[in-house]
Amino acid sequence: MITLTRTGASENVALVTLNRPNALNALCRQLMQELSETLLTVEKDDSYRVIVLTGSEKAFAAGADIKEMAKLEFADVFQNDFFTNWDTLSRITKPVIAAVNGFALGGGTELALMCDIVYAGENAVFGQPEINIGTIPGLGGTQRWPRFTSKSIAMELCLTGDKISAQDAKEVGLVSKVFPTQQLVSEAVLLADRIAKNSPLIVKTVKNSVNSAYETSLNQGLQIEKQLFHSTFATNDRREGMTAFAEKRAPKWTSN
Ligand SMILES: C/C=C/C(=O)SCCNC(=O)CCNC(=O)[C@H](O)C(C)(C)COP(=O)(O)OP(=O)(O)OC[C@H]1O[C@@H](n2cnc3c(N)ncnc32)[C@H](O)[C@@H]1OP(=O)(O)O
Repeated sequence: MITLTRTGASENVALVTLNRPNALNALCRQLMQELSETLLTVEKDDSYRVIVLTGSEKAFAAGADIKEMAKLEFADVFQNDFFTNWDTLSRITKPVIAAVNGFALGGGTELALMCDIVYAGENAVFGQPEINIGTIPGLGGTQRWPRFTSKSIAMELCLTGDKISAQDAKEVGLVSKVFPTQQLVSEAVLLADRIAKNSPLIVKTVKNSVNSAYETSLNQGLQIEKQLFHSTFATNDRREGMTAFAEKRAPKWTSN
């Protein structure tokens, strides 16, 4: 249900594709287990620098598998901590770009919210329709929407289940760029290539620092940023980057 393809100009981009076409990539337990394992494989493999997560042109993911969930009782989901490991994506330290075409509903939108950068195809549709089936978002929708956009947007989406277009998602700040559907994945890989050219060590530090903005007060976040900035001065890559600039040559990163 998941395919992993090595791609990019330097073959260091992991293209991870959700591939369950008969159910519009609905997130069943097996798919999420495979996704988690694939992401952890890529995370551990230094030959991959950046991850692009995508689905099909029709669906990024139509949400958690409703037919699978329909049979469950409170005791099943509570005692087995349903959704354990479904948020592996949010713990990956390499940059993750979501390339979203088609339906990204419920858990599909929530997967996109866990990514670092979201690119969307013109046909993308986002939303949190859980309320229509008598439940609420459970993979971060009620928490990440207000942090990444606003309370009003979060409330409106989660209370109505309304769907929004790629362009609307860009206007509210979920999506950074919108592309024609068929160009989307190649544009996401081009972006991944640009990120992959930088020092992996410093890329990881940037991701760490930006993410701390969502976990801390402004003053704590500024303190973390300053400490991380100082820490780059303990790296060869910082020395190499500044030396290469002064010597008018391209830097050679060693990631130490
Ligand atoms: C914590 C997270 C919670 C959640 O994520 S809850 C789930 C939130 N998601 C939703 O509520 C969306 C459910 N799906 C839909 O509303 C519709 O689908 C769409 C609007 C996305 C697409 O409609 P159309 O183009 O008419 O396709 P189709 O015939 O409905 O779907 C094709 C096959 O895919 C299955 N499917 C779609 N979404 C799900 C899903 N979320 N869980 C399980 N199956 C799904 C259908 O049932 C059907 O299958 P078959 O051909 O066997 O009838």
